[in-house]
Amino acid sequence: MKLNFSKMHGLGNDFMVIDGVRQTVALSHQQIAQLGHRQFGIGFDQLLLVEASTTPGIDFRYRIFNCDGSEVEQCGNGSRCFARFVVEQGLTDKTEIAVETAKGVIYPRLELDGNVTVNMGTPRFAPEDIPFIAPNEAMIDPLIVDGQVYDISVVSMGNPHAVQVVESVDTAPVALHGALIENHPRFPQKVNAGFMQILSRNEIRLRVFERAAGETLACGTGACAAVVAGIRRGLLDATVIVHTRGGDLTISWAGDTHPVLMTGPAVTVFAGTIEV
Ligand SMILES: N[C@H](CCC[C@H](N)C(=O)O)C(=O)O
Repeated sequence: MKLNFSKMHGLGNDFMVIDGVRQTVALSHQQIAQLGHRQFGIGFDQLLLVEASTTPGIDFRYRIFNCDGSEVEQCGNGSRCFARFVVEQGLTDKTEIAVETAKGVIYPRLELDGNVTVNMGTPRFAPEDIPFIAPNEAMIDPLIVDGQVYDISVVSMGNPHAVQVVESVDTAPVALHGALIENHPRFPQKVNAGFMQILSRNEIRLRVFERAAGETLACGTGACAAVVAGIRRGLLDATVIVHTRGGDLTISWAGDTHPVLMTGPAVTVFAGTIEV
């Protein structure tokens, strides 16, 4: 099967983006993992598959696969690249689109300054929505990791996140504890582990050890989850600049059932064709 694709990134979180509207795409999880391999394949954090939607009022379907081949519910940096891709490829002439994902509809909008703003939907906190094994919903939950107790906040942006506040993201044990949190038995479907350093009520630094992908240079849903967790803890105001290792995102949330808004870049690195 010959596949045309684009290699893209959102702040260094990189993707293989495939048009599944004008191409017939049938990839096994194993084939996706092979494509995702940094040496033996194309190499990416996630593969994004663009599909047509038959749902009235919805423009596209958005399927997301981690580099190990596992399919997941949401990808924030990927949603910005998705929007740029469908416009660049001539799949739509709209600049604001409705995209259905495994967990709800998101609304990316291409801005005149080249950035992309995405309505990422409403965050969820109930243990069953994460999923997280806990007696009840709590803003902060003590998670025992490597014999230490970490105060985490669990947030679903469609995909699961466990966020903690650290003194410094430079010295936080992201690799070691990120992997232990990702695979902690209280997260039946594993989890993305966020390490947030508060600089002010409107500015944080963030590193995320992503489920299945390890630490990435940026994580869009992780940035959303971190800001939501910080606002709920009374540490952040409604609009926050999130400094990731790959660059900056602007995240806004008015609380309660309001959606989380994320603004940032989306870059096409190259287009290619591959025989799978
Ligand atoms: N690793 C994540 C999916 C990608 C999320 C991230 N790349 C983003 O920008 O939100 C998960 O397994 O839930």
